[in-house]
Amino acid sequence: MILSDKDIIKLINENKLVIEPFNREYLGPSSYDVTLSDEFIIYDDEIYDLSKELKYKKIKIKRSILVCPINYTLNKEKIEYFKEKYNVDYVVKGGILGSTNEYIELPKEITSFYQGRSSLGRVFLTSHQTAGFIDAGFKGKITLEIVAHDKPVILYSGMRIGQLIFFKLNTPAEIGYCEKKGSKYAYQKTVMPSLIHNDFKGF
Ligand SMILES: Nc1ccn([C@H]2C[C@H](O)[C@@H](COP(=O)(O)OP(=O)(O)OP(=O)(O)O)O2)c(=O)n1
Ligand SMILES: [Mg+2]
Repeated sequence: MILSDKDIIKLINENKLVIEPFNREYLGPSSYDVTLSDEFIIYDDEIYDLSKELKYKKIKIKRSILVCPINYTLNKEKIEYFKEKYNVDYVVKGGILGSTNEYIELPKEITSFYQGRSSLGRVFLTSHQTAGFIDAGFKGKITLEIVAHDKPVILYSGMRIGQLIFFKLNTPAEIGYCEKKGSKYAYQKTVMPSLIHNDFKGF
């Protein structure tokens, strides 16, 4: 069962569901819009060797970042040209990780799906790839997997980037995500890289 705006407000008022910061204007009929933070991760590796800890750099923007499609050739001149012409703090290409500003806490009877917004789909910008599902009992911010599929897109920190849809489980989970041993992203307070290498311990 998908939660309506009334259900979401009731759970928040009962301190069962946490969305911080919460802005009433971002509440839809059956969803809540979440905003883009100013921190991003760009991987430094040549390939993704999932059995090893991935190298990455974390960047923080003042206001905006230009995300170019994976097939763009970005050199120093092009980056300076884009920075100058579009007044952006940073220019990247390919996949980058971002985060919501919002910190959420789901009770064990609620799961959520993160979905991009239609207005961003219409400029071919995706903000999650395969991962949209938020486990019951998850507490933390949501890491986003951002790709521009057509033209470069300027993203602004603080903009509404996606939405959370909440579902009520038939029965509450026995063990919530943050209680489950080995949960990698419990209580994440910023953008987090893939920690899949932890799955390979003892492989
Ligand atoms: N775009 C997304 C999707 C999910 N999550 C968070 C909320 C989920 O409850 C948690 C775990 O998601 P998955 O179970 O899909 O990820 P893994 O299975 O890789 O991690 P784990 O081994 O911790 O379960 O990650 C996130 O930050 N950003
Ligand atoms: Mg998992």
